[in-house]
Amino acid sequence: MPPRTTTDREVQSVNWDDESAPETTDGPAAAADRLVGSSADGEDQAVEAALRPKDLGEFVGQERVREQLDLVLRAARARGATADHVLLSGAPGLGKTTLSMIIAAEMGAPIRITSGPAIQHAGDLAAILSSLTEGEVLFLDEIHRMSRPAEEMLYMAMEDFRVDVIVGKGPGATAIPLELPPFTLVGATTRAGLLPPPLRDRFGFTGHMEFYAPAELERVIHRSARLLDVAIDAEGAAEIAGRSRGTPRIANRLLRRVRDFAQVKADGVITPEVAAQALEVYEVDARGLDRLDRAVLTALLKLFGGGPVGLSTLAVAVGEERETVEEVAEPFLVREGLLARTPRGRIATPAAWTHLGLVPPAQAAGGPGQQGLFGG
Ligand SMILES: Nc1ncnc2c1ncn2[C@@H]1O[C@H](COP(=O)(O)OP(=O)(O)OP(=O)(O)O)[C@@H](O)[C@H]1O
Ligand SMILES: [Mg+2]
Repeated sequence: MPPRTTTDREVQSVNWDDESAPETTDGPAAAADRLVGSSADGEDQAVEAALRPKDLGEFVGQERVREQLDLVLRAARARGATADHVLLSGAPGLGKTTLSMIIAAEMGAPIRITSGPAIQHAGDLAAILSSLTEGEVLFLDEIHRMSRPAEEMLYMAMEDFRVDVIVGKGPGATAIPLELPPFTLVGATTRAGLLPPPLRDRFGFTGHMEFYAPAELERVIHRSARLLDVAIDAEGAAEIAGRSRGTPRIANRLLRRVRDFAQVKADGVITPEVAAQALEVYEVDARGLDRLDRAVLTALLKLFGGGPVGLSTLAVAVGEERETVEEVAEPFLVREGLLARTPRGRIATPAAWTHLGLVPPAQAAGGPGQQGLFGG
């Protein structure tokens, strides 16, 4: 195909980059240094490489995704073909990056790792795509944060294994088509809902990662303890698992902190008593709530009688930013059924009172108004 001249729209689209690059979605600063925060800090990144399962058999839990993915990969291998594009969605720390590396390993293919925010211009993506080798796995983390022009280039690359490289600027700009070798795109996103449908539809397989059951987290903890050469008994692992908020990354992080405590304050062995004492020191309670979570709940219960109270008022009461309360504390409290967001404001559920060892006021215990709120 001869080079063709781009339309105005394409030329413009190159210049959209800066504007359309999505805002950073990193949580508020207070989220960064939390022991129960779900994103990876520097120490996590260093240790995580060592703790990552290397194949599907070692990957704990996520039965459905694992089984489906196993079929996709086996079939591709049997056909001697490159595996279909895979989208992995789920909360931070559930194993998306790990699974992408496993996909490459299972296919015996090299993996190239990049992320949406790193691709500011379509040209950045073109450079990566054009240097892929046949069968290579391209892992695109935070794919929902890619710029629009790069996204549009990706559509064509995924479907036709072809990109148009735009040379020059303005009316003289020319699109030069470039053939790509077949590759497997593995996209990861914590926000599947933010992906435009045309992009979502181009993945042959989508795996939704769920939060892990306590028993699965126990297996993760035992496995990591073995790799870190830490002695831990079954109840000790259960104690940590129960406080890990359904997230392997948090389980691994709590394990390391409990190990420190066990070394300094005990004989190095993690028993449930040691784990409970250690996590009390680090202010992670039996359900995995930390200081901030408990401050929000305590204010809601003690100052506002369980609500409803507006988010801003609640935030002022705990001395935090609105965003911190909304994005850092609330999602887990809602997931745990301790707090509900209603049109009239935040309300505490009966479980919240029980968890903090408080008695709900009589009228809140079964009043018709409250019932109605929980129902919605
Ligand atoms: N199924 C699992 N079995 C064992 N360990 C796991 C599993 N899933 C995740 N982990 C461990 O949890 C840590 C975090 O996993 P990973 O980096 O893959 O999460 P992620 O979903 O990519 O998170 P993010 O959204 O922040 O990028 C890794 O160190 C990994 O060892
Ligand atoms: Mg990741």
